[in-house]
Amino acid sequence: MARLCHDLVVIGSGPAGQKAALLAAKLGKRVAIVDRTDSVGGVCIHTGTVPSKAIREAVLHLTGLRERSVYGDSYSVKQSITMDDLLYRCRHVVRTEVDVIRSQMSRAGASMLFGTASFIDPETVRIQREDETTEVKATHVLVATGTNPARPSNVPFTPGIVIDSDELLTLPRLPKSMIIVGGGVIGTEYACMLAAVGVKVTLVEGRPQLLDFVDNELTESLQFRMRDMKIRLRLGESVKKIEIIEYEGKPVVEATMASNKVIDAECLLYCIGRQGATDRLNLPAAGLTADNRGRLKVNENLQTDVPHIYAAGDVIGFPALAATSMEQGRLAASHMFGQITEAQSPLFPYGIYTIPEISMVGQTEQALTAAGTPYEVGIGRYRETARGLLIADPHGLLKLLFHPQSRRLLGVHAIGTGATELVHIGQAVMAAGLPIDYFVESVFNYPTLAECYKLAAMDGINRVRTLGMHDEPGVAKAA
Ligand SMILES: Cc1cc2nc3c(=O)[nH]c(=O)nc-3n(C[C@H](O)[C@H](O)[C@H](O)COP(=O)(O)OP(=O)(O)OC[C@H]3O[C@@H](n4cnc5c(N)ncnc54)[C@H](O)[C@@H]3O)c2cc1C
Ligand SMILES: NC(=O)c1ccc[n+]([C@@H]2O[C@H](COP(=O)([O-])OP(=O)(O)OC[C@H]3O[C@@H](n4cnc5c(N)ncnc54)[C@H](O)[C@@H]3O)[C@@H](O)[C@H]2O)c1
Repeated sequence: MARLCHDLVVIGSGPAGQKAALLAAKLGKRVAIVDRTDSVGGVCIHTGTVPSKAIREAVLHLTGLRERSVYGDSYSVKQSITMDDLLYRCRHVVRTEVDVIRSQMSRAGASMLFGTASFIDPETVRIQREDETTEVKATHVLVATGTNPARPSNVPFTPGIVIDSDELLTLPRLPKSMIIVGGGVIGTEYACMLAAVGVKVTLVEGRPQLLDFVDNELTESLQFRMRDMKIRLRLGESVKKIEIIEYEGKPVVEATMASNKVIDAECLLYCIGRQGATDRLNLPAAGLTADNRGRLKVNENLQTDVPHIYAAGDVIGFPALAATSMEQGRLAASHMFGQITEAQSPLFPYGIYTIPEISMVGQTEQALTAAGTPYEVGIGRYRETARGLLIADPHGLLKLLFHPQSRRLLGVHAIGTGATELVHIGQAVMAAGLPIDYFVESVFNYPTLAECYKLAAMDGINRVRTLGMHDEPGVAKAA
């Protein structure tokens, strides 16, 4: 058995683990990063963010969907699209990303170990790979093990028929019809991609609308667009029973709603949330316990109840995004090795890769209303900009929420092509605490979608003028 000694052992090589390992290694610390799969990258690269976004790009390209408002509804780059067509792009991107991460780790001098990690005691981690055991003693440990799809025991998971989002990537062929249970981010994104390639999708969501954390106006717009893509939305419905039956010699999934409606399809994707991947860690040996969803509790420095053991990324829960996980990994390593750190900025964006994509930063209308904060709205439509016409996205929209007196930006919401990029301009203005006058007074490239910020700001300023509210640039700038 091999025995090693390190300053930091990182368990999990997803975004949180990578950024922590890289920073610590660059600070001259002896670092090992462990993963139970035989590759680096985590859920982000292998089963989550990157594969789903690579499939989305393939869908948009091969269906020609982006071009249809110009060339007509029958336009497509490839007539019959297969699962292999979608995965081709995915394999290429994943291979390249893994190579980049491996190269970064080895250049920084972090060692990569493969096998399942578990605690022997608070300072020692065992790594088991088949018959091979390695023990690593470390002064600091970072748990960055991420999550796995939740798989309740009453759901009859069966390869190719009743599946989770990991298994979707292993389907040999695209089904003709699919029931998706769970209208969270995973369910809604995959519903759009699959419907775009012709799968008959029924999306079942227990709440009265999809993505309840998104601004209601954008959700309504998305739901309209999804229905237009022939997705059947079953909102406010929950599934009480899932059965696999045989019909004309073939397996069919039958889902019974709590309302007693029955729907069937060739395949069912179950995505009602994820579970922290802490079950293999032998947490009691480290003096730790996870909550009922497998998550670890941390303080503002990302330390668990055992101060030299930190946790970061999806395993600590909200917001559970790739970018926030990276930042938590960096902050954890900074804190453990005495670098000056600031608390994680509460101002992070969401990017939801539905078709069309949605992005947001800051407050929604519903949150501001609930908090009793006054606000006004300014809207800029893609179709009113030259770039919006060039890219043929007439439905795209940028919405600014701002304080009516100070005109300080409170929230930015975008739906349409490039929304996930566009939002960052608003994020920077919010972080700087500037009023929306900034957009009117700045010069942006032409033709770009950034022009929507100007249109939205002018629309918003006109509204407060009409209402007779303060319109003194001095007041706005000082706020
Ligand atoms: C389908 C899907 C789509 C997504 N799309 C997006 C998106 O578009 N944008 C976005 O921001 N986020 C997205 N996410 C979320 C994003 O992937 C996660 O937020 C991110 O991967 C979390 O990173 P992490 O560092 O916590 O760990 P993860 O990426 O979850 O990686 C954890 C790693 O730890 C390893 N591990 C677990 N237990 C052990 C153990 N005992 N020993 C050794 N290794 C272990 C696992 O093998 C895994 O490799 C998506 C997720 C899914 C599932
Ligand atoms: N673009 C992105 O940022 C992105 C993309 C995909 C995934 N993710 C991450 O992946 C994680 C998991 O996503 P998810 O979509 O599985 O979970 P989720 O928790 O986001 O959504 C689950 C949904 O299922 C619904 N639901 C629960 N039980 C139900 C039932 N019995 N019947 C019908 N509906 C039911 C819930 O109301 C909820 O809307 C999230 O943390 C998310 O941040 C992020």
